[in-house]
Amino acid sequence: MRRKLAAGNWKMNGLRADLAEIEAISAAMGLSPDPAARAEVLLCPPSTLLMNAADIAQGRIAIGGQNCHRLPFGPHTGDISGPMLIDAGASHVILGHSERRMDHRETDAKVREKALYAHSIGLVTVICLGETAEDHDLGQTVRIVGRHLQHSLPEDATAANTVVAYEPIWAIGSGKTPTPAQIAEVHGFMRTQLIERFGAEGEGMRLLYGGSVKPGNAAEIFAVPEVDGALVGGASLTARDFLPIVEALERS
Ligand SMILES: O=C(CO)COP(=O)(O)O
Repeated sequence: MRRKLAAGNWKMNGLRADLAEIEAISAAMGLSPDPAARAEVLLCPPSTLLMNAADIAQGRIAIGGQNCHRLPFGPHTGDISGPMLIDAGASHVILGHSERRMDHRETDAKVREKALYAHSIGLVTVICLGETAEDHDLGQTVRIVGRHLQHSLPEDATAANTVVAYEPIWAIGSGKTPTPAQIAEVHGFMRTQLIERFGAEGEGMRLLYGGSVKPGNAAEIFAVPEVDGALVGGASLTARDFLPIVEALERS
C-alpha cells in the first residue's frame, strides 16, 4: 500500500512571519492518535527557513529543500548541498522542478546526477517532470513525460527514496488543470513505465500530481487512479488552503 503524500512547495516565498503557517499545519497533523494512518505531509520552504521549519515541525510533518547540488561542498556560490539540507533538518528534496529547468537550465542528466547523490546520503527525492503548453497542444505529453522519466530518474530509484511529481508546466500557477482523464492517462503511463524498469519498487513509488491544486479541485484530482497525492505550490502557503487539501487526500 502506498502512503498518500501531500507536499507543499513554497518556491521563493516565505519570511519568518510565515513560520506560523508551518506551526498551524504541523499542529493539525500532530493531533491524530495514529499518525501512520494519516497522509504524510511534506513542506519545502525556502532555504532561509529550513532550520526554523524543522524545529517547529518536530517530526509531525517532514521538511524538504527545493534543490540541491550534485556535490557535498565546494566553490559553488549561491548553491546548497544535500548535507546542508540534512544538517538543517530536511529529509526530502525537490529536484528537477520546471522552474529550475527553465531558470537554471537543469537538464534530465543533471537532475539524475543530483538524485543519485541525494539518495547516497539518505535524502528522499521528489523528482518533477511535465510538458509545456506547446507539447500538450501538439499531443506530445506522453512522449515528453516518458523521456523525462527515463532520463531524470536514476537507476538506484526505489519506492522508499523516490517520489515522482507530474506537473504540466501550463498548469502551474495558471488555475488550469488537465481533466481527470488526462491525469489518469499520464499517471497510468508512468506507473507502467516504472514497473517495467523497477519492478516492485516501481509499483511502490508515489506519483504526485502538481499544478493549480486547490481546496476546490483536490477531491476530484485525488479520485484519479494512480494519483498518490499532490505537489502544491500557491495553496501550500497557508494552513487555511493547505489543510483542506490534506483532508481531501485522506478522504480519497
Ligand atoms: O509548481 C507547483 C508545485 O511544485 C505547482 O504550483 P501551483 O500549485 O501554484 O500551481
